This record gives sequence, structure tokens and C-alpha cells, in this order.
Amino acid sequence: MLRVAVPNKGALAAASAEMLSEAGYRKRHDGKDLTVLDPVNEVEFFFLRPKDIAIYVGSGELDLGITGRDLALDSGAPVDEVLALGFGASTFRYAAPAGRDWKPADLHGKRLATSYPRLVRDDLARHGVEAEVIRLDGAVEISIQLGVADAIADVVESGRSLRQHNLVAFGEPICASEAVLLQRAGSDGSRAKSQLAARLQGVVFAQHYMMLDYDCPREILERAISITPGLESPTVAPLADEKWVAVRAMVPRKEVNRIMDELAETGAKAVLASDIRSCRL
Ligand SMILES: Nc1ncnc2c1ncn2[C@@H]1O[C@H](COP(=O)(O)OP(=O)(O)OP(=O)(O)O)[C@@H](O)[C@H]1O
Ligand SMILES: O=P(O)(O)OC[C@H]1O[C@H](OP(=O)(O)OP(=O)(O)O)[C@H](O)[C@@H]1O
Ligand SMILES: [Mg+2]
Repeated sequence: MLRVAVPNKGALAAASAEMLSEAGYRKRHDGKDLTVLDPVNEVEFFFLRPKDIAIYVGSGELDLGITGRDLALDSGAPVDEVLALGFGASTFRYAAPAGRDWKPADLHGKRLATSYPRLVRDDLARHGVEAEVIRLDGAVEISIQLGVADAIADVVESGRSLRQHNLVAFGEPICASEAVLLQRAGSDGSRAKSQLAARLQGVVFAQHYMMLDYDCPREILERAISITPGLESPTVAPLADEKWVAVRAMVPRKEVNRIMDELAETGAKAVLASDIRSCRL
């Protein structure tokens, strides 16, 4: 039985559950359940705090886990990324009161509040900066105002929390994070692990692509194929009217409207875009 850790709450929990469900795994019925057995797929899911997940996976107690890259790095646990999952994106950054042009070197001798002390200590060491790291559990942005810190290092998504507290981010991002699937460092890929990874990869991939179907006069087929080359090559099927064919191809989701405009201008008709739920490449 494969043993897999999933965030039980917080910023990554809902999207992780949604992705696993989309990949055909059993959902938990109650938000308080800590385990779910999925006998059909031979997987047992453990719903854990995202901060702890890399520790369980790194110790070898659990085979795979979903958590944030920044949390995994901060844990110091020996884990490898199997797959980036394309949600929960954020950057992890230094920030300090606005009105001054801060640089990482300015942190020397300062008090720096964060919920990610290892990530911050490692980065400070890389910059050769000695600062006092103060570990807080959350609401880090307010720590400067409350007098316990001079600067912070925290997760930035939209930047709203920093703006609200009149803080500015500075320096290169310490980490560009997103949700990742982890395994123990150096562990080999069993068939069961590869299968779960392939299913999640299928969902990630499907989220980045759409399926386009359209009717196309034969004389413009070559041009249409150059607009929608598909992955290998598009499917071209005859229509009852010999002058026309039906074309089906996957296209990048971000470009779908531009591609539909181009096809319509070229002479394609009945251009339909539909979602792909999952796929195997
Ligand atoms: N807006 C966001 N706020 C917090 N974390 C985010 C955000 N966007 C993405 N993340 C990612 O989610 C993970 C943090 O999740 P976690 O559940 O620990 O935080 P949280 O939602 O703030 O929960 P908690 O209230 O327990 O601190 C990190 O990997 C972080 O990069
Ligand atoms: O850039 P933004 O879009 O504002 O998002 C980032 C903020 O959101 C998170 O806080 P959360 O609300 O989870 O509270 P916490 O600090 O108590 O964890 C994170 O710790 C930042 O404070
Ligand atoms: Mg938080």
C-alpha cells in the first residue's frame, strides 16, 4: 500500500485535494479525518500539517507527500522533488519598512522575524550577513510595528499583506515556491509511486492545455495544421462533404483565444474549445 501525505489545512489543502480527486483518488468526507484508505488504488492518504510533510517523507515513514517547496527546504528534511504541481505559487522574500532602499547587506546586526528560520539562516549565510532570526508562527508582517523585529522574511503572493503594513520587498527572492510532490532523497521509483506521479502529471498537463475541434475546407488544411500542430500531429477526419475535414488538436490554454481567432480568419468553421480533465502523454 502506497502511503501519501497531503496538506490537511492552509493555502495548499483545497487544491491538493482537488488535484488528487481529479486524478481518480478517493476524497476525505470529513475535513477532520487524518487518514483516508483508497483500497481500489492501493493508497493510504495521511492529512498532515504542510510544514510537517517533508519530515515524514524524508524519514521514509511515508512514500510521497504534497507540500510547498519553501516548506520542504525550511524543514531541512532529505527529500527530492518528483513533480511540480502548478498551484500554490508564491515567492519567499525579505521585506522592511518602505521609504528606504534596503539591500540584504543592510540586515547585518538587525532582528529578522520569519516562520521559515532555516530557509532564512541559510540565505543569510550565503550573503555573509549576521542577523538575529526571530521565529514566529504567522502574522509576521505586524512584528515590526509591534517592535520585535526590524525586518521580516515571508511568503509573498499578491503583495497585499506587505502593502497593508507599509513594507517593501527587497533583494532577490529567497525561493520561488509552488506545491510539489516529494519523495525521500535517493529513494527509487516503485511502480505505485510512478503511477501516482503520472496521474498527477496528467492533471497538471491537462490544466495547461485545451482540446480544439474545428471544421476546415481542405484547401486551407495545411495552413490550419501549422496553426494547430498538436502534440504529435492533429487528427484529421473526413466529413460527409468531401470539400471539408474535421480537425482535432491540443493547444496551450493560454493561447487558445489567439489560435481560435487565427483559425476563424483562415476560414475554419465551428471552432470549439473544450477542457481536458486528465491525460497521459
Ligand atoms: N497567499 C499565501 N499565503 C500563505 N501561503 C501561501 C500562499 N500562497 C501560496 N502559499 C504556499 O502555501 C504554503 C504555506 O501553507 P500553510 O498551510 O503552511 O500556510 P497558511 O495557509 O498560511 O496556513 P497557516 O495559517 O497554518 O499558517 C507555502 O508553501 C506557501 O508558499
Ligand atoms: O502576498 P499576499 O497575497 O498578501 O499573501 C501572503 C501572505 O499570506 C500569508 O499569510 P496568512 O494569511 O496565511 O497568515 P499567516 O501569516 O498567519 O500564516 C503569508 O504568510 C503572507 O502573510
Ligand atoms: Mg500562513
